Amino acid sequence: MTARAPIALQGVRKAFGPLVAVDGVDLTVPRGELFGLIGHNGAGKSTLFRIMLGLTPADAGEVQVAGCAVGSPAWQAARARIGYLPEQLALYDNLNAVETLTFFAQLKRADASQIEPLLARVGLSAAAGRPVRTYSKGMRQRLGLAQALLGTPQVLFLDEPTNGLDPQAIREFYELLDGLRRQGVTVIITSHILAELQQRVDRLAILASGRIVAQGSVQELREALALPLTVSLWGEPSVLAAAQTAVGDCATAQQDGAGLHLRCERVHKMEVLARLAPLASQLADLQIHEPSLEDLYFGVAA
Ligand SMILES: Nc1ncnc2c1ncn2[C@@H]1O[C@H](COP(=O)(O)OP(=O)(O)OP(=O)(O)O)[C@@H](O)[C@H]1O
Repeated sequence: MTARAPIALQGVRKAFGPLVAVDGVDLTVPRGELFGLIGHNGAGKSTLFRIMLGLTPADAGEVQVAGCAVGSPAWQAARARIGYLPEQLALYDNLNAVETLTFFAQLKRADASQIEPLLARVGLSAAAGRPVRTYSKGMRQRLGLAQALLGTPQVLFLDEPTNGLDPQAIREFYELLDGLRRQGVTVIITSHILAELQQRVDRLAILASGRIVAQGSVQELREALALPLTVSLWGEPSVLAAAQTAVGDCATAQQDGAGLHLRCERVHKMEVLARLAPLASQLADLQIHEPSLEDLYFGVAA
């Protein structure tokens, strides 16, 4: 276990009666990483979050967050270095953004002078005086993020933070996270929107029935799981026929109205491309479809 990593878990277990919700989890997340945690409903994600936040005690294992063992005498002070955006943050509709953050700053014993810069950072300065009930879903989430950033945390836990946000708001949300990562903040995020995480996380873990069944970058998981990929070609029927003959038994071919789709094992990828190379100038287009995070997820967690 890397003692200095902002998040370091070893052998973490939690049962509720006969149900083992978290079953021997080892996890290390280095400083400045955006780490995704995905898994089916009931996989244990929220329980693991609650354990890392010190809200639910683990039955066994070691849990270190922000340089401190969770639940140790120093833990209370370490909590100030941690930010948390729960899936459903309760906001008081009649308070405006400044009043909301003032309230949370008091709870967190954070400096109130942070409030205005934080509102500017999440793009809410202009709306800061309006009651929260007039806010859109995206504005509420940005206020939630500002709340999580009070106290300048080193580690940020975000539980489905982009749920219900439109594409523009999602993009802005991740731009904000990028800025935080560049400052060394470690972010751990859960989401059921796998396409969104695929493009953004540095690494991720797939949790199934309380166990981590795969862990790494999307590319590492692709290589480890060795799922087939697809090379799609478009061109004249005679050229597509020649392509199918050229790849031979390196790939299985499927033709639709628009093109030819060659499914091949990862180890055959370069061989397939080499065999297609002589036809390159005659093809209208070629695309390589790597397994998506969703494919990887179903490859290990289904
Ligand atoms: N306080 C509790 N008492 C009893 N069982 C619980 C408790 N909290 C969680 N569980 C059970 O532990 C398992 C893991 O739940 P958890 O909420 O951690 O899953 P999750 O991955 O966050 O699911 P979701 O994606 O639906 O939010 C589930 O079977 C759940 O019913």
